[in-house]
Amino acid sequence: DILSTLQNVFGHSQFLEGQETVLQRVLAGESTLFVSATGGGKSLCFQLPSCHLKGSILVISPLLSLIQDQLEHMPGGVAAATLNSTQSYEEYQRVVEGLRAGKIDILFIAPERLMTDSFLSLASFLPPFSLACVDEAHCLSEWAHNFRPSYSRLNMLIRQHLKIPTILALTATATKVMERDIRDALSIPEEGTVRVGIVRPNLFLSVSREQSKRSALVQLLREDKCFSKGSVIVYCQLRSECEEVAKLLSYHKLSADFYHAGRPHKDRQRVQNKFFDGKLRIVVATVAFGMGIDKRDVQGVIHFSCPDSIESYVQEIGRAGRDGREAFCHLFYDFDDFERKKSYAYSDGIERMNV
Ligand SMILES: Nc1ncnc2c1ncn2[C@@H]1O[C@H](COP(=O)(O)OP(=O)(O)OP(=O)(O)O)[C@@H](O)[C@H]1O
Repeated sequence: DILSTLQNVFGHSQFLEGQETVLQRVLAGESTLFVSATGGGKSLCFQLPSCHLKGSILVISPLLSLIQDQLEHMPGGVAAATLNSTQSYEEYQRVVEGLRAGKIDILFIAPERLMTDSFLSLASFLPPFSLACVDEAHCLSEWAHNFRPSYSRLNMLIRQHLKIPTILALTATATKVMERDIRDALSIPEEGTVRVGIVRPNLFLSVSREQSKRSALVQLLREDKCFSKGSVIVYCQLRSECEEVAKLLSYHKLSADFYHAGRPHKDRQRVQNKFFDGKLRIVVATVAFGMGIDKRDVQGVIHFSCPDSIESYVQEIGRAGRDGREAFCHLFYDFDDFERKKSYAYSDGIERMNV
């Protein structure tokens, strides 16, 4: 049964909230949406079925870095692989052979790759997949109409072309509207949603309204007992703001650097590595620093600017306290910033920022 698989293969004594319900549904062939906090143990919900289902599991994941992270953290006993455009021909062939021989339990793939003719024709020569899992499923709702239209075809391809009967969608971030979008996009029935607390109980949240956010931030990072030690991410809206704030913090002798998508890759990598190794205490970043970054001992997340939406806020504070220890999240409330975001939110008809 699944409890003994959990204990013997994965080495955990009991299920985390929601996992057992999700697993029972998935193993019974019922499509499911699982909404749970970052670090809530969602990956287990596609890993464990690989020990019970006949046929490989297909996991669709939006970022190569996330896929890499998943592969690195795969428990022993579960054979996982990926197909992507950076692979050598030999590597690709090895994975294809593994799939043909039924030796790969989980195949990770980016949605764009799944939609290529080459993958779809390859799939018709492979043994059938038993389950499709759409990881970070909020992207379906957020990106479907923007720059990744490929998401809207996913359902049809999974069900009709690949003939996979069961879909598991995973996300840490979903409002009711987003939940419905995801369910509609993947034909998951309403009763197929399993939702557990999306903000982990070890996170302590605070908000303040300041005369000067800059000096308040410096003070928080230098003197406050929650933020003056340990790794901290400071989220800013603009790239220029990240640079300016990092400079300010360095001026005040704080160990800080900035990260945003406009910085050269090697500099971003350097900042990320130093932060991971504990050689850099504070990263001042745009939301580009987030998905796929799994540093377990981040002790604080500070929103210097207003997040884009409630979902983004929940996602971003989820970077803190992944090791289960107490962690702190502070938001600097700025009336104008909030009003602006609110008007965007309502103008595109999406349920956001009800503040
Ligand atoms: N039943 C369990 N008991 C104890 N630990 C567990 C259990 N299930 C999963 N974990 C652990 O919890 C940690 C977080 O799990 P996981 O990475 O799957 O979270 P997640 O929900 O996928 O997070 P994210 O939203 O960031 O992708 C991992 O170290 C995993 O080994």
